[in-house]
Amino acid sequence: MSEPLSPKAFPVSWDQFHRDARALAWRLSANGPFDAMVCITRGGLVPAAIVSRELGIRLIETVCIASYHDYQTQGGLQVIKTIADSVRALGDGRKVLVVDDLVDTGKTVQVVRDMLPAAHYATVYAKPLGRPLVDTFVTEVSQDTWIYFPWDLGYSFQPPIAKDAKG
Ligand SMILES: O=P(O)(O)OC[C@H]1O[C@H](OP(=O)(O)OP(=O)(O)O)[C@H](O)[C@@H]1O
Ligand SMILES: Nc1nc2[nH]cnc2c(=O)[nH]1
Ligand SMILES: [Mg+2]
Repeated sequence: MSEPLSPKAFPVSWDQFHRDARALAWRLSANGPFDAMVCITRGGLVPAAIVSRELGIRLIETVCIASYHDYQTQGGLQVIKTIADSVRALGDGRKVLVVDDLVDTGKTVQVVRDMLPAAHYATVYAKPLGRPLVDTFVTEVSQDTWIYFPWDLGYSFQPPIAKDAKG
């Protein structure tokens, strides 16, 4: 792994992620009901499970997009799988909820918005550049922060904050 490009780290535990995703569901409960959910994989899979359980959404579709190929570096955005016609046929997306873990530059959400312009877009976390592209989110972090999700983390030794202290 190369050196982090974002100076600030925002690590998220499973417990915190569950609470934040549930808070997202509470906010979304005022915007529904939704006929279907579209989950932006892979990061959107975990909040999609939590939000769909809370809101009783059973029709769940994926749109598979990869854009961060190297650690913290956005490359060419690849749409690996688009949205099924059966979900597109639900109209222009007015009663469709699109979920992702976070919005950073907004490029990923913009690609999905071009497919379903009238859907409701929700992420758990948002950075300032991408924030205008989502309708609902829970927590904003600064643009120079990297969010570490629980599925990317493991337990490891933490050196003490003071340089001359021994752990
Ligand atoms: O707003 P943007 O700058 O476009 O970045 C946000 C996207 O980046 C991450 O996905 P990533 O491409 O890393 O793929 P993954 O979900 O499979 O981890 C994250 O899950 C969002 O989908
Ligand atoms: N895990 C993670 N993926 C991202 N993709 C774009 N921004 C981020 C971020 O802050 N954290
Ligand atoms: Mg993603």
